Order: sequence, then structure tokens, then C-alpha cells
Amino acid sequence: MIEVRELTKRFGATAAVDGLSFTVRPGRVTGFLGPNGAGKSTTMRMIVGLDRPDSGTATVGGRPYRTGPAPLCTVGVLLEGRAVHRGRTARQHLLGLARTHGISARRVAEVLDMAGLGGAADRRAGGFSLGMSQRLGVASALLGDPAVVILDEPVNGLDPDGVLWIRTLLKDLAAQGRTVLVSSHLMSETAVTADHLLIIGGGRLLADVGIDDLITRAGTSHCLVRSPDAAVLHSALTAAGATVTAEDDGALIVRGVAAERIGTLAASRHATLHELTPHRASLEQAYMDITRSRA
Ligand SMILES: Nc1ncnc2c1ncn2[C@@H]1O[C@H](COP(=O)(O)OP(=O)(O)OP(=O)(O)O)[C@@H](O)[C@H]1O
Repeated sequence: MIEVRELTKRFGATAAVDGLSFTVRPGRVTGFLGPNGAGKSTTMRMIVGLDRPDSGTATVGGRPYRTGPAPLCTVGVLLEGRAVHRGRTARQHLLGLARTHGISARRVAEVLDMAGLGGAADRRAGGFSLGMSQRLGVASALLGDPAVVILDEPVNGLDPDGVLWIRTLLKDLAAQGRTVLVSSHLMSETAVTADHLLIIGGGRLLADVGIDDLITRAGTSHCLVRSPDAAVLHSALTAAGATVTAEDDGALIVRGVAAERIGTLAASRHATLHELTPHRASLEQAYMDITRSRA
């Protein structure tokens, strides 16, 4: 479990993180979402002790990350722009990390395979593509078999295969009971894997919400109605308080009245329905509404 309480960090006049509080629970993927510059990386850096907060606290498993005896075995971290010695091979890089934590060479081979780097293990990391470097970063994060995994924009630079790999990996890690916090600025990507969302803007928490709740909250934006009795329906719906727009092809776009009510109203007027389709507001739209209205 990760607990962040009233965390604040300023860089000069910029409040990168501003009184942020949240809890990241085990057994599910928590998406950490916010537009560029929202404060995601700074928050993650403070959780793992790389940036010092001006005020507030961040703990992992009940203690500040840096006070743990073997950080790599407690929290696996992938931060943007993580440095790898360019002259070392992927295997040498991981073996170097492993040695500092008493981790076996067998585990190094295991995470290389898990990251799809088995064939590139003995190539210099300096020659790696962005996607391969990301894979090596994830392999490093998982090396110590940590209960908590923090990944900053892990799909950056990955090809479709890599994106699919990350999605499956995140879900597997959560299913194993681990705490998984993964940042992104894209709702479309996060919605595929996350069970829970923390949405931030301007360093502040804008929403702490389950993905299912957000889908419900997004609600129905409008219903599409097709009927040979469109004129009858149009006036009946307007009288019932709906906002109705007639499309060029004769379809009606109906707002402000639920699909059930439209069906009932049509039946009472003996109007035939050929189509009655509720359209959900997209998660993307809900995310934009949250970040725009409260940022
Ligand atoms: N070392 C630093 N010095 C000065 N300002 C910084 C520093 N690090 C971050 N900032 C500023 O703090 C704010 C939050 O940045 P941060 O990188 O945490 O956002 P982010 O949500 O991770 O954005 P992105 O999605 O672009 O990575 C931004 O305004 C950024 O310019």
C-alpha cells in the first residue's frame, strides 16, 4: 500500500504538487492520470525519495521508502529518463543491480525473458531503442520481486507488441496481489488496464474514482431514435421536456430524457421505433471534463 498525505512540492513559483493525498491499494491497477505537467512524475519521485517534499508524507508499506532495508525488493520503480550505463549490456546492468541486493543470476535471466530481452541480453544498452530501454527499465523494476510497483509512463516508446506486453503484465502483477501505480496522460491507454484512477491537475487531486464509477458518472449523453413516426415523437418528446434535434437522414438526437422514457412515450403514442440507441459519454470526455473544470 502507498499512502500519500498532504504532499507538497514547489519549484520556484510553480507548485508542482499541491497538498496531494491518496492511498494506492494492493490487488488492483491504479492509473495515475493527468495532463503534461500535472505533477505525476514529481509525486512518484517523492514516493521513492528522489525528491524531498516541502511538506507532507509519502509511505510505502507504512514506512518512508528510503528507510527500508532492501528498496529493490520492496518497491520496483520505472521513472522516465532512468539512466543506464550505455557501455554495459542489459545483463551486466541487471547483474550489477542484483549484486547490491543479494539477488541471484537466475532471477536476472528470468526478468530478461519476462521483458522479452532474452535475445538482446548481451547487447550494449547504449544501442537500445527507446522501447528496448523501457523494457530494460521494467525488468530492473521487477528484479527484486517487489510487492509495490511504480511505473511512470511505461508504454512510452513501445511498439504495439510492447504495449500489449505492458497491459498484460500490469494486470498480472495486480492479480498476484501487488500494489501497482502506473502514470499516463492518456485516458484511452489507462482505461484498458486500470481498475482505479487517481486524476490530478495542477498538482491537486481532481478525482479518486473506480473506473466503473467513472463510466456510470459519465452517464448517457444522448439517445439516437429512428422511427417512421418521427414527427409524432418529436413533438411528444419536446412536450416531455427533451431537447430533440432532427438529423438530415430523419433520425432524432434526443437529450435530457432516458431511453426507457422514450420507449414508453413511443408506445403510448403508438409510434413505431426502428432504433433506440443510448450513447454513453466517453471516458475520454469525462476525463477532459474533470481536468478542465477543476484544474
Ligand atoms: N526539477 C524541476 N525544476 C523545475 N520545475 C520542475 C522540475 N520538475 C518538475 N517541474 C515542474 O513541475 C510541474 C510538474 O511536473 P511533472 O514532471 O511532475 O509533471 P507530470 O505530470 O509528470 O508531466 P508529464 O506528463 O509531462 O511528465 C511542471 O510544471 C514542471 O515544469
